[in-house]
Amino acid sequence: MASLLLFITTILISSLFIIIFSIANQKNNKSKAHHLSLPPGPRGWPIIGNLLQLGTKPHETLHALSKTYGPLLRLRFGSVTVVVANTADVASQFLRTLDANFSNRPPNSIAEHFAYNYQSPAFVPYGPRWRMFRRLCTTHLFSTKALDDLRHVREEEVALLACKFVQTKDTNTSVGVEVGKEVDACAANALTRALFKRRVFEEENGPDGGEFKKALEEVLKLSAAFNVEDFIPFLKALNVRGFVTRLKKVHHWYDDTLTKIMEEHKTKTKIVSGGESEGKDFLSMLLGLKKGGNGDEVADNKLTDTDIKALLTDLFTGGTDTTSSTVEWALVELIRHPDILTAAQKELDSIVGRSRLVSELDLNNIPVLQAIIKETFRLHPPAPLLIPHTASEACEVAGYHVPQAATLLVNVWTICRDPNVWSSPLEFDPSRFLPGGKNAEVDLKGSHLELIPFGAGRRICLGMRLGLRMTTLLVASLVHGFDWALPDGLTPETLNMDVEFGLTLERSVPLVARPIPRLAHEAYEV
Ligand code: HEM
Repeated sequence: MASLLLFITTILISSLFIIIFSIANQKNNKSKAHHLSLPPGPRGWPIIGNLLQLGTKPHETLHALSKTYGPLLRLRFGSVTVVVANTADVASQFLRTLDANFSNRPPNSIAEHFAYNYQSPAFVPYGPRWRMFRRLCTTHLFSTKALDDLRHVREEEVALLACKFVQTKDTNTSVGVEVGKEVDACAANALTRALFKRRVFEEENGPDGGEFKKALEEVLKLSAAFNVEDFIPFLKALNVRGFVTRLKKVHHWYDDTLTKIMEEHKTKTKIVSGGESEGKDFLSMLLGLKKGGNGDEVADNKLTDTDIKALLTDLFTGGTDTTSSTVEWALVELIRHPDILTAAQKELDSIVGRSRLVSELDLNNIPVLQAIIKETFRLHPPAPLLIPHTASEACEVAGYHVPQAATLLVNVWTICRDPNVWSSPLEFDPSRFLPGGKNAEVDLKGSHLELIPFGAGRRICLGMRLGLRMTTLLVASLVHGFDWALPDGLTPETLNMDVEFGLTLERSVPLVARPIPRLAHEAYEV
């Protein structure tokens, strides 16, 4: 008994010491941080700060500034201090060492007027509701089992795409297909079938397709740059550009559409106790949870209709363009590097043969294709500055003071081009990731800060596992199923490589290419 008492007392006293020590340490860090200078950066204009200097391609402007100001750069957007992490080391301090302090998002109009006033997973404050969204998705949508259960959906959609490409061969020989647009519809249909069993891009001019596409394009346009209204409050109040009005309009469209889909689901799907339902899709599961009784202490009875719509909106906007733009860039790079395309085709032929399309089950042992995917994410990260984070408290990073409420941008674009990490950084060279290559150990999952297209730390992309599976399946299928020719007059050397900065980094000029089937005829039958 006496030894038990001694044991408990020792534990209590040591815990007390640890708490006192960590509070003292935090205070010490904070007061130390106040005596440090801010990171270096260019002078800004009164009121607007550096906003006008950003131009239409902020990632390139910041890349250029990183060469003058180094690994940690400071800017001012209106009244907001912005710090930019330009190396893997500095990114690691923000997203690993100080991850908890940077797990919130800064105030912004998209979150307020489009994402249900900060209620969607991408913008909800770090805390119990954020954790609830993450847990719901990681368990019911992105777990290995959930992903395996819906493998057939992704494969069917990719097969439909391949079949469509085979048919266009006869009708449009000299021009070709707009690859990104077609892949976007495919990714969106696979996703919305998993979410609520509907193909939203039914047909090009079908009832849903047109509207969904228009709404998505509007969201992408509105997220296209740093919006001055977010940094200069009186501009927001004046609504001069009509920006907030447009955001509200597209929000209402999504809200109405999702309300209709939910109402249809409520009547069509018989919800049975325990959150399981006859129509086994993600929305049915959420509606089941809303009724309670699933044993999930946070979600049961607390999941509102608004939560469900906010979640679906984020999954839809976050999960389509990111995938399609990566697939389009991969294909562009392969057209520009025919030897690498041939190596990937050879690898896939040896595993899949020529009488069927690729299946996700083939994708485990394909080092060349996996290296192509990594190299595409390195050179063309869809979110070159991630989604902005904010400092909950002032802190010290790399010897500089980062004030409370500073916005953090992680400059993935620059980190992925750092010559200290990557040899010939501007070259498309997947072999760096192959066994024996200089970066063979690097993966995409947030543990190697030099390659973080999905982010890292607590706010790492929620849909990463699906994004990786779908991107790999699509690139593998397009490479294995087709040879690719450019329209008359274009050569790989003259392909336009300009980018447009937006919610994702898109090609300024979409890739149009002619798919030439290379498998047995029956492989494309659906
Ligand atoms: C190629 C595919 C994808 C890429 C490159 C990508 C990239 C990213 C990035 C960079 C972030 C921000 C990380 C940060 O703030 O530090 C993010 C967040 C997020 N992504 Fe993705 N994403 C992809 C696919 C998807 C898919 C398929 C979904 C869902 C269907 C999705 C849903 C989300 C959500 C909900 C967040 C917010 C997470 C949070 O704030 O906690 N993404 N993604």
